[in-house]
Amino acid sequence: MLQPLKILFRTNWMSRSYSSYVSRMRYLNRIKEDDEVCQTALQSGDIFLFHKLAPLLQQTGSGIYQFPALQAEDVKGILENLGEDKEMMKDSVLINCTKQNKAQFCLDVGSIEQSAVENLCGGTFIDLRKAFFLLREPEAPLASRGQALLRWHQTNVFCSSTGQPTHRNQSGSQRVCLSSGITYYPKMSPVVITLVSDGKRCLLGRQATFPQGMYSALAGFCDMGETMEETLCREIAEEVGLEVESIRYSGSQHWPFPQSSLMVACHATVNPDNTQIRLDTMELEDARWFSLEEVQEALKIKTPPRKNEGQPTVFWVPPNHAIANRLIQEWANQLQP
Ligand SMILES: NC(=O)c1ccc[n+]([C@@H]2O[C@H](COP(=O)([O-])OP(=O)(O)OC[C@H]3O[C@@H](n4cnc5c(N)ncnc54)[C@H](O)[C@@H]3O)[C@@H](O)[C@H]2O)c1
Ligand SMILES: [Mg+2]
Repeated sequence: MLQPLKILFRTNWMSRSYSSYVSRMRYLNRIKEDDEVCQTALQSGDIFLFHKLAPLLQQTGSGIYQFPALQAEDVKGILENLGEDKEMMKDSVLINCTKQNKAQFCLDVGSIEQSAVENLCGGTFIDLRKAFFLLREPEAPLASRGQALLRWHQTNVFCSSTGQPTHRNQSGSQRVCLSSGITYYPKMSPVVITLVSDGKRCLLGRQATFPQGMYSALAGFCDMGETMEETLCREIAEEVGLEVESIRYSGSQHWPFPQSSLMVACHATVNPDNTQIRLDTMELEDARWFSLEEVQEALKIKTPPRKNEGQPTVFWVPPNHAIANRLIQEWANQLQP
């Protein structure tokens, strides 16, 4: 009797008149939590391929890079064609669900010869640090989320308490250690990124590792037990020796580099009578106040400027894929007359 009830439950909640977004989120959650629902969804899902964490990209005739969704049947065909076990499909990890309620999975085929897969798929596996900036929304964040989940599974194979192997559920939304009973969930590290303004200028900094001439909003990881506000105030005090007076939330972003961070972006102001930067040279190579005009010029630069010998270094800001660019753009927009 249990089975019909379970089937009734599944079809019943999907047929109720929820908004399409609500029904999609509820379906996605069912796939995440119910191995059988996930296995069924995997049969007809979209599969995004990776090779050792590099996403497969295809280039259109006009040179546009795409992150192709392959059909599960086609991926099974590719595996068979290459003499691989179709069971590898079960290593797929759930990423999301399309507006048409189609489940989306990522699968790392790193154990197979890369060029053999590329030839069959008509694409190229490209390191995410490059692929992220070749793709457009919503493919770039989808590729980031896929890579972050695959990386998490590859780096959480053993229980940190017992050293025993952990076991994943079908969707890959968790791993569990059967001897300690600990359940592990994919994690992002919270980071606060802040655009500081004194009302007329904005403060940007650069680390030695940044590309030449690039300045960005100040960022810092949350320490254990801190609120976002405490992290923001601490990081600004640490990095440039200033005290924040007001904070305004702007938005957030998953940032896959170097590990998965959740970027929480805020605007902050400091007292215009106390804007003397006292740089922490351990953290930053430089930090400066920039005028609206300088920022407007920098926002026009869409690709990293070439360094010409004898020419002054050109000031530029992160590309619009990075939430730092959004903060800088918001500041400039609110200031321009
Ligand atoms: N998307 C964007 O627009 C954007 C812009 C700037 C920085 N970022 C990202 O923000 C992150 C933080 O920037 P930052 O380097 O200035 O941080 P930060 O100012 O906190 O300094 C880095 C230090 O934080 C510590 N740390 C490293 N990883 C940590 C973790 N997971 N949890 C806690 N502490 C950790 C280390 O001691 C490291 O030296 C970086 O990953 C950077 O890539 C993103
Ligand atoms: Mg920092």
